[in-house]
Amino acid sequence: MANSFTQISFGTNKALPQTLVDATPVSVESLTPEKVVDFRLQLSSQLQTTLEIEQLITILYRQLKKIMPVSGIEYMCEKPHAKAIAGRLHKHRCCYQLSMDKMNFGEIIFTRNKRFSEKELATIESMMDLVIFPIRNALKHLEALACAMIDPLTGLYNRTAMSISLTREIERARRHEDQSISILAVDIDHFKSINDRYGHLTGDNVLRQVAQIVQSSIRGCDASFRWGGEEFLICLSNSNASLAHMVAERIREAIADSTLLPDKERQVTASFGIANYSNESDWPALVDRADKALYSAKAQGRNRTVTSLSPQVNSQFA
Ligand SMILES: Nc1nc2c(ncn2[C@@H]2O[C@H](COP(=O)(O)OP(=O)(O)OP(=O)(O)O)[C@@H](O)[C@H]2O)c(=O)[nH]1
Repeated sequence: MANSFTQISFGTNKALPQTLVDATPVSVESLTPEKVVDFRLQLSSQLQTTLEIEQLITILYRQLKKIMPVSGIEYMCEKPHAKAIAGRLHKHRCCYQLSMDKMNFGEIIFTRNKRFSEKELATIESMMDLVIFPIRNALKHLEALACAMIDPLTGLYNRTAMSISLTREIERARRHEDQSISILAVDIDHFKSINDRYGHLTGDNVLRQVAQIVQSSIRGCDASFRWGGEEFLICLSNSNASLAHMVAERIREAIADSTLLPDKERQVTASFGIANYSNESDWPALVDRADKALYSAKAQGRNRTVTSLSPQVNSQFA
């Protein structure tokens, strides 16, 4: 197993906010070998108490401050995305790239307002082997949590994520009158016949492509979910009836204009049902209205958008 802790910069002149001067800890120069062993044991057992990156960095910061002055620790990882800061960032930095078995586990930065001595650097570096395993485990935990929320076929959020997200959105809409939401229920038309004619793999491919169109047609603050087989839900934040209708039509046209099947002459279309928030007490009531509007769009001939104006579906577009 090849651990590597590449120190990638030290004592840079990069200006970082200068604020805090930490309480004076024991000098690392005066640490006896016994105290170092004791410190490592303590750090190691503390780091085993959590799988949360933020808590790990806070523990590391608190423990390290016991043996040397450090004003802050910053940790970041690109994939899976993770970021944590403990304390305050300062001008002088000592950075390590954490990797093991050719896998990258992010970058950790120790900062303070004066340079680290050689002895301090050696001490920090010697701690990295205690830090890398808990960080690796925390990243795996983070990935597992993310997987539990993602539909593996389309990469969209799944129903679990949907329930969490819509509960929050409904709560926000209820509290802030100016932050209404819209739900778009989207269902691919005659999807069974696509499966029957081209096979399930092609059907899966159509689902993926439609999901991509949906995802690329909404803003960063909106969210899309795979609701069931060939049905998707979109939640538009800070939305109203005309915005929701415009977004639905844009996606509907993008799907109809795309070549999604091997038979390039054959069009894939989808139907849309919209429900705008109207004092519903919970998200299933709102989704139910969107679903009824979708049912109406199907009944009216498909490849169209129908908006439910609370409480009944009584308005039709397209
Ligand atoms: N390929 C594939 N097919 C799926 C998946 N999930 C559900 N389906 C299929 O989606 C089809 C849905 O068919 P129906 O509910 O009859 O709906 P439809 O044919 O789209 O008809 P309308 O909705 O009325 O336009 C079924 O044949 C399911 O087997 C999936 O993950 N992959």
